[in-house]
Amino acid sequence: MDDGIRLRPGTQEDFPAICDLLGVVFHEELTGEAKAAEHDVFEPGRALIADDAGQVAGQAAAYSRELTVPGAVLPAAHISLVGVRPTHRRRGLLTALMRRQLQDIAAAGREPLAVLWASETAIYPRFGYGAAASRLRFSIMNREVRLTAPPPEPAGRLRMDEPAALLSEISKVYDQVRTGRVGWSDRDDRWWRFVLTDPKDGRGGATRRYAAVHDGPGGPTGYALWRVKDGWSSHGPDAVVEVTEVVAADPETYQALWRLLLGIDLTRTVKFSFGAVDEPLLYLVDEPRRLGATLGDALWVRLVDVPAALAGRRYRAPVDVVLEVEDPILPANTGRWRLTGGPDGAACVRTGDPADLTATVTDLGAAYLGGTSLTALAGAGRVRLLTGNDPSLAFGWHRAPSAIEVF
Ligand SMILES: CC(=O)SCCNC(=O)CCNC(=O)[C@H](O)C(C)(C)COP(=O)(O)OP(=O)(O)OC[C@H]1O[C@@H](n2cnc3c(N)ncnc32)[C@H](O)[C@@H]1OP(=O)(O)O
Repeated sequence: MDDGIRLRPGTQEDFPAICDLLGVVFHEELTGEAKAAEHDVFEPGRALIADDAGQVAGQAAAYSRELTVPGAVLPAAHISLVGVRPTHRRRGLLTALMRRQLQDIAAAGREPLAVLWASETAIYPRFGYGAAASRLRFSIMNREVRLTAPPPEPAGRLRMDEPAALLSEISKVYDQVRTGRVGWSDRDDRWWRFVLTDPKDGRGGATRRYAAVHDGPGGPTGYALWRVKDGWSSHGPDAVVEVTEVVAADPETYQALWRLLLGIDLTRTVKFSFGAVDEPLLYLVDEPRRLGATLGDALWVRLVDVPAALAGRRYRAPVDVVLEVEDPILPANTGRWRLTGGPDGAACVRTGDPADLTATVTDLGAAYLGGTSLTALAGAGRVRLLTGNDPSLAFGWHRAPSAIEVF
């Protein structure tokens, strides 16, 4: 990195300059309601700034949130708003920011892992982030699919209202569900405002966001958020339903919400960008091909404290394995670790025993949430399985990790 540039923590006063930088690097000006929502969740002391004679030349932010991992909920630094000015690109600013940010997180000792969404898949592996959760984007021909499950008897009740008016029910259901869904983050009041903010110029020509809550006999059991983009063609109505969230505490609720979303009149397409790789919708319709699913990367995981992260999750099967890890940025992670545990808990300690497996911290991050198989990574030559003691089964989980929101 250039000599004249120094890294420093952000302050509240930096926020306008950070927004300006983000507008430049993401080619979209941050204004009005969206800017206010961003300000609400901004943690000045956790923003790291590359300062060039008073100008914000680059920055990387971190949010303090929890993440559900297999069998547990852990504090995780949620990394976002990363950018370097076009005038300063490819001079090592991002490298310096990423290194310092990881060192700071490790030194604080509170968060064993960091997570992010990547704008481009080539950027983050070099900093130890592995692609840990994928997503399915659906573009559904809703008139061409039928739900195979019959409506339940008695049916629950659906209530539609403004998202803000239903927030207490929505947030309650979300909290109940998210601790069992690997890859989901906690949401306090600020984050709910962030998620539900709905500026008119951010709707892409669609309606405001709608919400529906599903009530079972004991209270709310799920909700859906969506908007609709009107459209007409020579064949008649051609509107598109844009679903943002479907959260259900039980299968009946899930089916009822999708029955609602797929059946809205005057629509011919339903889009949903945050489907899990094992989204039950795939098994709920008679013509799954008409769901138009495409695969993409979602959450990237970086193990900041390897033993704490590995001991902090649970394992699908009993495991007793020695992992040899390489971490050029955080050398405290480098070395051999004995991981023992299973469905009820785990321990991870340094060992001198021979390794069963060697992996970079990037590949361990990819496998951490149970969505990327260590055996598959070995197939690509990235992980080396040295003995017959392969922990791939133990690292898996009963549901694929997923990511419900871009933070
Ligand atoms: C979590 C998030 O916020 S994701 C959003 C990330 N931000 C963006 O995509 C906004 C637009 N892009 C940018 O602002 C910048 O190009 C950044 C932040 C991606 C990179 O910043 P730079 O300071 O140019 O990166 P830096 O000089 O440290 O590059 C480090 C290495 O990464 C590589 N690299 C950097 N950006 C990219 C990229 N977009 N694609 C591929 N490789 C990249 C560089 O080539 C370099 O490799 P080398 O060491 O082998 O030469």
